[in-house]
Amino acid sequence: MALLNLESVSLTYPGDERPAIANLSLSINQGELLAVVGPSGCGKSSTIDLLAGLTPATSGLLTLNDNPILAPGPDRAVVFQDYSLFPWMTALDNIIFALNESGRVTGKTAGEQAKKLLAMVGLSIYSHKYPSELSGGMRQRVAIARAFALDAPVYLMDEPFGAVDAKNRVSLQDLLLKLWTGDGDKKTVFLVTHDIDEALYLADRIAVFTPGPGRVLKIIDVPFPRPRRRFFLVQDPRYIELRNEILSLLQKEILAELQQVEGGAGI
Ligand SMILES: Nc1ncnc2c1ncn2[C@@H]1O[C@H](COP(=O)(O)OP(=O)(O)OP(=O)(O)O)[C@@H](O)[C@H]1O
Repeated sequence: MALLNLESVSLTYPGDERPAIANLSLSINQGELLAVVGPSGCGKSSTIDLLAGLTPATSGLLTLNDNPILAPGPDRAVVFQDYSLFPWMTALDNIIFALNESGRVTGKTAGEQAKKLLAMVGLSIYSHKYPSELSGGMRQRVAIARAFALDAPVYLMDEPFGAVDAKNRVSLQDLLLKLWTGDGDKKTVFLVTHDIDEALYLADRIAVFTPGPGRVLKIIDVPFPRPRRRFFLVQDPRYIELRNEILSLLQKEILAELQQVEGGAGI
């Protein structure tokens, strides 16, 4: 069942002639992990802002559970690339703060749950450290633990692992899968990424966006059963085929865009 829905959504920023997003239609099912890939500037982050209710659409309709999205709400948690932790709070206090914000737990229980979440992300012994005393990968772990402390039904993630190195990225991807599945109902995740392998490893479906103005060029069903094993996945002929398909879609679109903008010069 579609939980999030975008229907013919367009967005033109004030003062711009060209829309950032034009006629974007897309549905995201309850419990689905949908990845979005597309050329730089195609409107992926803008789509997150729209879904988060941070930016109003110029036209079209966005709904969550059939209710129009008009403002931010506790039913949607947003995770950005740049950690967004409170620098004046320790790792543990950042998570306790989120738990208190969620209104689900307070006091001693919040402290215990925060410790559990920090343990889940492998940072128990760093609980007393401030963000500036943690590595980039660690900060992003805390940011993800904090986001999942909110226990929102929907997670909007904008390049959440973009700023971490390859090794940390791999373990953060597995962490995301663990938190996504959770104990009860699966979360619904809208994940923007530049990394095709990340999309193929994590997603149920991949939406490939056109260059700006953004809209869906193609939706790709990712057929691999879970749990997925990277080692075997990358050797699967279907994986190689899908990877090539996405790459060639992106390349074709970027070349077409360049030809339009540059009049084809140099291509
Ligand atoms: N706050 C803003 N005000 C005005 N224009 C904006 C704003 N945010 C984005 N844009 C414009 O909207 C278009 C889409 O930008 P957006 O950041 O959504 O793309 P993106 O696909 O996320 O790019 P990237 O992959 O490089 O992060 C760009 O032309 C950008 O200049």
